[in-house]
Amino acid sequence: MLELLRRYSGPYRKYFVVGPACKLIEVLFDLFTPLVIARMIDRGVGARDVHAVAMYGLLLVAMAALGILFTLVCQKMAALASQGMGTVIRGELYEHINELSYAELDRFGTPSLITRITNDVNQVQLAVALGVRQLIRWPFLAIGSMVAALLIDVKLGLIFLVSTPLIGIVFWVVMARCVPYFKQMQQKLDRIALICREGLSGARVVRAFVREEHERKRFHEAAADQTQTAITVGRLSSTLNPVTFLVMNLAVCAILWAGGVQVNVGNLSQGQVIAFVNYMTQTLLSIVYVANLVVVFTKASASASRVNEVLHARPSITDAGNGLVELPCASEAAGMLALEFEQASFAFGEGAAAAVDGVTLGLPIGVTLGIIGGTGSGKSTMVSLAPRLYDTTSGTVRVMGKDVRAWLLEQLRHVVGIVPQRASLVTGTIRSNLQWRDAKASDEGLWQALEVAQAAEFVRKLPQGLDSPVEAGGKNFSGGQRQRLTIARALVGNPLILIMDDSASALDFKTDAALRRAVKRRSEEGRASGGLPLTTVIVSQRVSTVRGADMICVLSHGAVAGLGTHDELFETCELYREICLSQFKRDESASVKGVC
Ligand SMILES: Nc1ncnc2c1ncn2[C@@H]1O[C@H](COP(=O)(O)OP(=O)(O)OP(=O)(O)O)[C@@H](O)[C@H]1O
Repeated sequence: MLELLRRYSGPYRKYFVVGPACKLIEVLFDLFTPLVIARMIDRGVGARDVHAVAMYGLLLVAMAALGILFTLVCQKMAALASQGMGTVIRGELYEHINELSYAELDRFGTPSLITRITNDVNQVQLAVALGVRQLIRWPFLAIGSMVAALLIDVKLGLIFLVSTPLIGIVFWVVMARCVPYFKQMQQKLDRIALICREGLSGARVVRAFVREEHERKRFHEAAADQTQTAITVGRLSSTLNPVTFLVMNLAVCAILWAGGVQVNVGNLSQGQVIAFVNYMTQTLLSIVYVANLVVVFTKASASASRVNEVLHARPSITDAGNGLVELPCASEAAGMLALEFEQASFAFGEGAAAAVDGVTLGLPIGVTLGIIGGTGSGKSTMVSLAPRLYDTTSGTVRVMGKDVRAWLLEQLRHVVGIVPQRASLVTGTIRSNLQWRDAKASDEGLWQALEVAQAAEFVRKLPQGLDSPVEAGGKNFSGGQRQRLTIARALVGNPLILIMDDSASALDFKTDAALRRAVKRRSEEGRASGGLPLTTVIVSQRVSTVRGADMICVLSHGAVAGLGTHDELFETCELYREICLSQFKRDESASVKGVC
């Protein structure tokens, strides 16, 4: 918490000074109030002096009015400081998360990041607001009331000296037991967020598989778990108020009894005893509020450490010290490799099995590579090494002959256009989604990309064309339309390598074939215009999608099980033949080789 304050309170320091200063003035009024009431009783009520009663009454009203005024100023300072700091922290967190590599994002998980950026920052905001408003008030009021009471009568003050530590001990015992639960509550909130996210984003699948009851049960279990922890904390902390008030009321009784004796012998006036009771109540109530502040700050501290954990995470993939890579011109391109894997391996975390295992292959510029393999064979992981979404754990990946670690990330990701397996669009328009890779792309460039991606026809039919709205996640488009828009997006800005990670799975065979033809045409046009031809990597589980590729890589458990053309692999690679036979009828299989 202190670290967040140190880093982000800079522009709001004046509010942290003016706010508590106003509160301090209000506390002074609170401290003088029992004294004024005592005077009113002794000099007004006791002496039957109506004028004195009215005077002291007016003084009390004036003090209350001024107190409210200073409180309002303090409230405003607290709101400005807490909202301002919260906004800055949220902005920093969001920016920082965007800089993190896939490895760190995997480690935290999206639901946890969302909870940290929303709920955890809210807890910090609340603590800042209460800090400005209350942090000075209650301790100052407690000590001030204690001093004022002791000034009235030291002997009665002994009651203070017994009751105050007693309340302190009760709080210490209860809080020590509550604190561990606060962290647990945040973690359980993360789990609820995860279930909500999965259940809501996959609502259609849940319904299609009639999994509503299962999802409901999962949610209720997680919610019940969180509720149980909240109830445990609630039960523990609910003992605080009754115990505190019991101690406080016993102390008041003791003061009234001992004070009554003192009044009878003429050592104290009635007004002084009333003032003493007021100070006693103020002190003990202040301790209750201080304890509540401790609860808020403990929660905020747990949240702040979760926020700091993200802010401290350093992206494992950086391009510090790298310069612009000079791209080859067309005359140098002959025989040059656009993409090269040399004994490239990658594992998700230490001790995990290799998702990519010693892959070695070279892809000349302008060539099309198909990657095929069973589910979980490492296809997506392998291609994500090219734009450096992950770094190899051993071995090297080169793009245009240069180790990907030596590229500027922006340039590398401009050269390598990747269409992820999951077609994801964001709220905006078709145009704003297509311009991700090149914010200045002209309409002509966008339409060209849409033509290649087989999306131009349906976009043209939309009344607003490129300006048609895209709803969250692109949910106003079909799966196939979304896929085609994401392919078009990857083509905008003219990448030299296009990677399509199973991104045509929702397309019918005819559109899929037309897409591959259009991509090939684009590559040839690139060559004909004197530039570099497009190099393409097509990841698919369908033989029909990859069989026309110049080279096919068959992956099994992250390793290359076969590399060659369709015909070569059909002859030599057992796994490839099995995949082919499983996708074509047995009597067709004889012709599979011929057809391709
Ligand atoms: N973020 C991740 N964290 C941990 N393990 C992962 C992660 N992503 C993938 N894996 C694991 O790595 C292996 C390869 O996964 P990958 O997604 O690359 O396979 P794939 O061949 O693309 O599968 P599919 O055809 O189903 O998309 C799998 O065993 C998978 O469980």
